[in-house]
Amino acid sequence: MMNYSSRPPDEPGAPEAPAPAAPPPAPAVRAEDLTVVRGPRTVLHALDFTVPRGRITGLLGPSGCGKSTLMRAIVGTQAKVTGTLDVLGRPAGHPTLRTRIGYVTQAPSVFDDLTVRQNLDYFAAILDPGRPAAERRHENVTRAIGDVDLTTHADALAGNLSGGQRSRVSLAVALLGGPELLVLDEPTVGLDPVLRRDLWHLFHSIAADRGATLLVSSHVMDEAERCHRLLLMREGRILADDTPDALRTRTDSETVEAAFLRLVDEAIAADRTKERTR
Ligand SMILES: Nc1ncnc2c1ncn2[C@@H]1O[C@H](COP(=O)(O)OP(=O)(O)OP(=O)(O)O)[C@@H](O)[C@H]1O
Repeated sequence: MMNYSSRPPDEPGAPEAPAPAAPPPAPAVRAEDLTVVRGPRTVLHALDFTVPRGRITGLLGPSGCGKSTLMRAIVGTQAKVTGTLDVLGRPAGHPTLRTRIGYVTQAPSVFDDLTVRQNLDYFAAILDPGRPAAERRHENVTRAIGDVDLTTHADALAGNLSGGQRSRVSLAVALLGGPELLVLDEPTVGLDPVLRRDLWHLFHSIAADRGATLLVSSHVMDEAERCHRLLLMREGRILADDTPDALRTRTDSETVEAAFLRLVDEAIAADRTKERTR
């Protein structure tokens, strides 16, 4: 037997050496020096961060800070991206990632003249085409409709649904292929508090039951408390990358909102000092 260790072989009866710890799983998203230019402006400035697998990471920050741009870069639909951006172990935009990522944009992408089920049937046929897959498609569609709690509306025309119900149809479409990474751009915007709470329960069960990773953007700070981790953004930069608890403790704040405001004040003060010393 080959012995690759520089240690002498274990004596018979010697206590067993502990098994080497398994390496931590690679993050779902890893960005280094990630920069995005849109038109004449740099909208993301040399970002470094990771998104852990199997957790819900909230991407929070004021309107226009670059949340949607960052999400588009991660799902591979954003032009002029430089630096490193690996998603599920591949460079962002790699063709094999298409079926592994579910992406819901701010504008629900549903056909108003089709029913909920017909909308899902349509997208399921693109994802998993062919007659032999018909039964599997039917099961996946029924499950996705149930996941977003629209079973009783399965035969309603999408055009006759409320805004919140339409966003849930989009979410069901994103869930169809059982994605490893779900990227949801402001999924709760405009929803009433009960629906928002129900959706967050759904996000948690998707992460817990399927081990999926969720990246969820919001500009509503109270939603931050529902995330395992947070990326707080301001003006195209990451202000903080931490758990809600650690953020509150570190900034001696009662809420994530107060922590965010404190970090913004610190960033503004640091910018002023930099300008003065130039
Ligand atoms: N097509 C474009 N050309 C040039 N600049 C753009 C373009 N689209 C967006 N921007 C700019 O990029 C910046 C980031 O926009 P982005 O939509 O990513 O922000 P956001 O945080 O998602 O905002 P919101 O919460 O309002 O959706 C903004 O300052 C915006 O003005």
